Amino acid sequence: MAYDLELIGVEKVYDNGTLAVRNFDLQVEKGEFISFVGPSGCGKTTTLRMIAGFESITSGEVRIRGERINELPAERRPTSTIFQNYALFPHMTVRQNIEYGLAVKGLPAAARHEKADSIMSKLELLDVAERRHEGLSGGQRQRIALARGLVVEPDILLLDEPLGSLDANLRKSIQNELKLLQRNLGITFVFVTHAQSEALVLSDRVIVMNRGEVEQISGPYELYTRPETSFVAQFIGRNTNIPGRLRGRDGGQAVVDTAYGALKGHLNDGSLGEGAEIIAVVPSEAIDVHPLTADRNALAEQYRGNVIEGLVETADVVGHTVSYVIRLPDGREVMVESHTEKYREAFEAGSSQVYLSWLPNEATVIAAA
Ligand SMILES: Nc1ncnc2c1ncn2[C@@H]1O[C@H](COP(=O)(O)OP(=O)(O)OP(=O)(O)O)[C@@H](O)[C@H]1O
Repeated sequence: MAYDLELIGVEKVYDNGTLAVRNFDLQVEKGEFISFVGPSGCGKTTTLRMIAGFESITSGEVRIRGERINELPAERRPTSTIFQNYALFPHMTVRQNIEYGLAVKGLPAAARHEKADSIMSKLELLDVAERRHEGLSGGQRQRIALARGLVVEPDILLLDEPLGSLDANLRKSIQNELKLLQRNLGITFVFVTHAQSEALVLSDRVIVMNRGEVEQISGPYELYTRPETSFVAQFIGRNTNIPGRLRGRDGGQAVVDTAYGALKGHLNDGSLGEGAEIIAVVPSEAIDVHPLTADRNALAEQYRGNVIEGLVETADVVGHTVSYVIRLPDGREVMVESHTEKYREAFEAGSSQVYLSWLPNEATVIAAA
C-alpha cells in the first residue's frame, strides 16, 4: 500500500535565492495526524504550501497515495487547506461559505446542500447556517473554516496555524474537537503550529524543523524523552543540557565525564566513540531534589551515580505546582518542576543547598552539535 503522503528529497529555493526547505523526506500513513514545529522561518509553511500546491517544488517529489503531484494545480490536488485567518467570504452566509468549494467543482445544488448539512451537523453549525460570519464567535468561525475544508472530502487536510487567533480556553476546546473529528473521519491531518505543546498533544508524530531541515521525526513522547539532536533537546520540553565526553559504557548505559563528575544516561547514538563530545539531556521532570542532610552514598546507589549538588535560587508555587531554579557550582541553571506534595520539606530560595538526582534511563546522551 502506498503512503497517503510522501515527500522525497523535497527542496525549495525561492526566486531571491533563499533555501527554505532542504532534502525533506517524510512518509505519512493514512489517518495519521502529523505536525510541523520549529522556530520562525524554519520552513514549516513553505513545506505545507508545496504540499497544497500554492508554492512550486524546486526539486524532489511530493506523492499522494503513490502519485506524483508536483505538477498538479492546487485545485486538482486531493487536499484542503485551512489558514489561521480562516479566509471566509464576508458577503456569504455560513452555508454559502461551506458550499463554495463544492460549487467550484460544479456539484448541483441539491448535492451541495446535502453534503453541507452533513458536515454542519457534525460540527454543530446548523443553527447558524443562514447567518453571515461577522457576528459569530472565534470558535464558530474556526468550525466554519474546518467545515469548508472538510466538505470537499479531501484525502489530506492541511492546517496552517488554524488555532493561532483563538484565546487559550477556546484553543484547548477546539484542540479536543479537532482530534476527535480527525479520529472519526480517518483523514490525514498535516498541522503547522508555533505552539509545541499543541503539536505534542494532538499529533501521532511531530516533525521538528530547523533552518529548512528536518531535525527529528518522532511520536510526541519519544520526542520529549529521547531527543536526537541538541537542537531538539533545547527546543522541546524543559531540559538541562550538560556537556561532557563519552567515557564508555556500563551495561547498556553511557558513562560520561562532566564538570559534575561521571554521570550516566541512555545512549541514543550507538556509533559514538569514546572521547566523543556529548550532551547529557536531563528532563526537568526526571530530577528529584533532596536536602543536603540526605545520605549521599545511598542516593548514589539509588540513582546509579547521578547525584550533583546545587543551590535553590528561586522557588515559585503556582497552585499545586512548585518550580525551582537551582544553580549548579559552575553557574548552570537547572529547572525542576513538581507537584507541591512531592517535597514534604520545602526548599527555601537563596539558602537551601540540595542534591539533585535522576535515574540514568531518564537522561539521554546525544552527540554535541
Ligand atoms: N515568498 C518568499 N520569498 C522569499 N523567501 C521566502 C518567501 N516565503 C518565505 N521565505 C523565506 O523562507 C524561509 C522559510 O519560511 P517559512 O514561512 O516557510 O517558515 P515558517 O517556519 O513557516 O515560519 P513562521 O513560523 O514564521 O511562519 C524563511 O527564511 C522565509 O524568510
